[in-house]
Amino acid sequence: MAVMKFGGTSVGTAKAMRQAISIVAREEQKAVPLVVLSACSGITNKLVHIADASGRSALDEAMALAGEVRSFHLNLLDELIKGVELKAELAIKIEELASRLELLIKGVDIVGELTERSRDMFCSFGELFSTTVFAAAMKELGHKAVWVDVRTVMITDDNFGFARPLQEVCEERVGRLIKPLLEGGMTVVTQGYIGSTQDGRTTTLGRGGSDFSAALLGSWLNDDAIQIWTDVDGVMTCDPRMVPEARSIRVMTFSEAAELAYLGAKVLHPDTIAPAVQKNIPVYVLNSLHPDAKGTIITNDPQRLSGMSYEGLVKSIAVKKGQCIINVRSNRMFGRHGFMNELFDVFARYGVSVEMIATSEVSVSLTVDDKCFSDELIGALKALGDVDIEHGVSTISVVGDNLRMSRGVAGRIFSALKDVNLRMISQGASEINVGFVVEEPEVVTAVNNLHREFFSGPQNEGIFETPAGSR
Ligand SMILES: Nc1ncnc2c1ncn2[C@@H]1O[C@H](COP(=O)(O)OP(=O)(O)O)[C@@H](O)[C@H]1O
Ligand SMILES: N[C@@H](CC(=O)OP(=O)(O)O)C(=O)O
Repeated sequence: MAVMKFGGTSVGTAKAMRQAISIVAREEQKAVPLVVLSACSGITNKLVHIADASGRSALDEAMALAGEVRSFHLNLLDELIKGVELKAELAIKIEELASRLELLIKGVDIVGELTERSRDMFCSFGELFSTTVFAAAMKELGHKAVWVDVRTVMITDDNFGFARPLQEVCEERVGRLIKPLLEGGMTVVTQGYIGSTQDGRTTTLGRGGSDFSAALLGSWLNDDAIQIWTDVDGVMTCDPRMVPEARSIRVMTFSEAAELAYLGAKVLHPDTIAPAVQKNIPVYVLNSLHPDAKGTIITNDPQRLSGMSYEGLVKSIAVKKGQCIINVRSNRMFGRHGFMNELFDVFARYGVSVEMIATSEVSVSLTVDDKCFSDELIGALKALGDVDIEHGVSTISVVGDNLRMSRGVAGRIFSALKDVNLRMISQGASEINVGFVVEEPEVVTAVNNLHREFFSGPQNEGIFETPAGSR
């Protein structure tokens, strides 16, 4: 059995939904799948705007955006569903969801305050809309499909905006409510990203969380595979929007994939991997536009699958834009213990996570997301030493298992970057990444130079492939 997750881009239009349904139909020939969907692309962003507008009592703006969400889904069903009766029935369901959204807007507007709890409620509508339309389209095409509200099984803590599942409760519910449907031959269509507290409050798992939902559900069902269907040929050697020659990575380890996700490769949610690793379930990242392309297999044992050696091979380059460097310089560091503790305590107090770090005897350089930067944070750091800040930088990470042990990789990296002004260099503790910081205008050059060095030509054919769309 497999869990099939379709991202926003794979269900964003009637054409994309039809394509996704045909991919599900192929899987149904083998075994009944559990289908996990994201909201149609762009809808969650719109819901975030609606939430913000409601919170600042911009009622007209929020209602206008909600109107757009309603018409988008009404148009979608109109294009997708043929039968007049089913169309009318589904239109009523869409109207009901849209009315609930409007009610929420009015409620928040009256209170004049947007809590994290209400924000999650807003954000949950995208997946409710997309799955409602998708399940109906599947039924019309003759599939034995059933819509399930994932909030009956994805039971989470009340950390709204970043909720985490209560494993045992979820596992029991999945066994009781979803397994029998699948065993009875019904394809289950449900929502990624959202969940519910035990007392029925809607939660979300964090932006991009549908991958995580799919991996969790797959692990609770002891599935053979987790399929992440997206709009590119799997995990690639770099974001194809930045490097048009990016190649598809045929196989990679769980740790490489996790590292890439944390370091900025948007194709996977960082937490996706954990539930799959625990149960050793392979994750397939596949292209819904080219379903026959091989995509990427993420597994604990890539060597067995490819028959190729993996030692010290650079697999991919990840980029995180919108970062800033904070340099803290202090003579108090010299020969004194406890300084680092004080420094990290400041970041912990302000809830800011540090991405990269490089130290010397008298100074520490760190990178943080520019959005987390605040004058209060800098004020607290100034109590420890001289502080200077560089905004508008990006981190670039070269990722691959056992990179540290491999001869020549560092030399190749530095020669590829010889014309780029490196603001900071850092080697990840995990031995699988080497990171740099460059000024934003130099990112594209730096990344393309690195890519040319490690991935151009026929290097390691079999592990890297030319994407189906550009053959
Ligand atoms: N290393 C990478 N490999 C593949 N895609 C990447 C990588 N880094 C960034 N991306 C981007 O991630 C996008 C897919 O993620 P996302 O838009 O969240 O898809 P979905 O809607 O399917 O969840 C791709 O279109 C691609 O531009
Ligand atoms: N719709 C949610 C969850 C998600 O995972 O979306 P996608 O699979 O399209 O990245 C979001 O936009 O955050």
